[in-house]
Amino acid sequence: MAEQRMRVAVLGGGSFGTALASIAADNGARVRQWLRDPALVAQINTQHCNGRYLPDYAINPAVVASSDMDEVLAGAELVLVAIPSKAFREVVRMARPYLNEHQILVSTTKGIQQDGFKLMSQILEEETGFTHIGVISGPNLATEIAQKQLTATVVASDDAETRTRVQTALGCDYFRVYASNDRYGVELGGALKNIYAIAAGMAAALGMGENTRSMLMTRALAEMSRFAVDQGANPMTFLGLSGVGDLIVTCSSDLSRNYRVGFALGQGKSLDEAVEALGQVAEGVNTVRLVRDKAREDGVYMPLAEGLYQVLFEGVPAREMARMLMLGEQSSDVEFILSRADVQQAHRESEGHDD
Ligand SMILES: NC(=O)c1ccc[n+]([C@@H]2O[C@H](COP(=O)([O-])OP(=O)(O)OC[C@H]3O[C@@H](n4cnc5c(N)ncnc54)[C@H](O)[C@@H]3O)[C@@H](O)[C@H]2O)c1
Ligand SMILES: O=P(O)(O)OC[C@H](O)CO
Repeated sequence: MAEQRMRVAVLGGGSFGTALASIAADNGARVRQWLRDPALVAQINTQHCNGRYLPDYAINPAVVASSDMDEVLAGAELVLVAIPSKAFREVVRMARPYLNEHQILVSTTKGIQQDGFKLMSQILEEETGFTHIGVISGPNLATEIAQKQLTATVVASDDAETRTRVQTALGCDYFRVYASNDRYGVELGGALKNIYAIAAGMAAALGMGENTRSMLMTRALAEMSRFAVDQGANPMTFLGLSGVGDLIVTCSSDLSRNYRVGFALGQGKSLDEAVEALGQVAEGVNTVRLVRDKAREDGVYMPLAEGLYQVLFEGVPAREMARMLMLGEQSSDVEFILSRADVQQAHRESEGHDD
């Protein structure tokens, strides 16, 4: 008997939703993609192209787009939600009447909801109460996936069926899917790295070099890990694709929207101008605000997030902020080996001896 094709629904008509829909179709799945814009629906169905978000990409012709949520979700076994964080809950609520508990729901969105500091898979859980919930996250620039550049991602869920089904649906010769059971850590890494990508873009525009980028990325990882520990997550997850992997790509490539926003800011554009020129979502702008507030609330030391916040929202010049960060407290390299507190204590003692 012929193997049954997996039925996949993708919610979202942006670059990542479009790339994922096409991967699943390349893999032989029956794919339906939901998006709001009827003109884009028609373009995907007739020209197999998403001219607004991925103009040079030939979408697998088996992908069928629609603005009818019922039609898209009917019979779907796997639902991938690729909607920016600001609209994520609203779209999940629209979808809710057409969802059932047997379906696997996966967030692909790297952002945080302001209200309650919720990650997107927590919203999926809250809105549905289902058990097959997961996330995918990793170094996944949609434009490179569209070029079929060899790429890897992570599916994270504490539900083995969710992990296995996503690996089967999306794993192919140009897209490799690794599994994790640390859903929170994987999702947190994807959201946090956007902050540092903005800083990296800004540093590049200011003419800072590779030493600077390397310092920024490594200290970003230290800061992300500190925050993860505070949130009760496992910092070891950040050693994987969804942590250090995504940090590397997003801090190094001008295909990253967050990096591009930072670059535009470094060139002297205002935040509004930079975001408007981008015309797509750069989740880091919102995330830096939320993470900085949360870090202050919880007393977590996050000088890079704090510094970027002040540059973005309080008008502190980026060069001045870089100087202040360089002259900040003497600290430890790997805090899991030598703690910050120990370094500070040693400085206090040394100052005491000098008296
Ligand atoms: N693009 C990438 O390279 C990439 C890679 C990995 C993860 N992601 C994540 O995927 C998420 C989605 O990003 P994207 O790149 O596809 O975004 P995008 O900016 O390319 O497109 C966003 C899509 O969401 C739709 N949308 C926005 N508000 C909506 C609403 N209220 N109702 C319905 N649709 C709405 C837009 O119309 C558009 O189709 C982001 O959070 C991003 O972090 C993106
Ligand atoms: O374009 P960005 O900055 O949203 O980054 C896209 C992906 O998250 C890279 O993994």
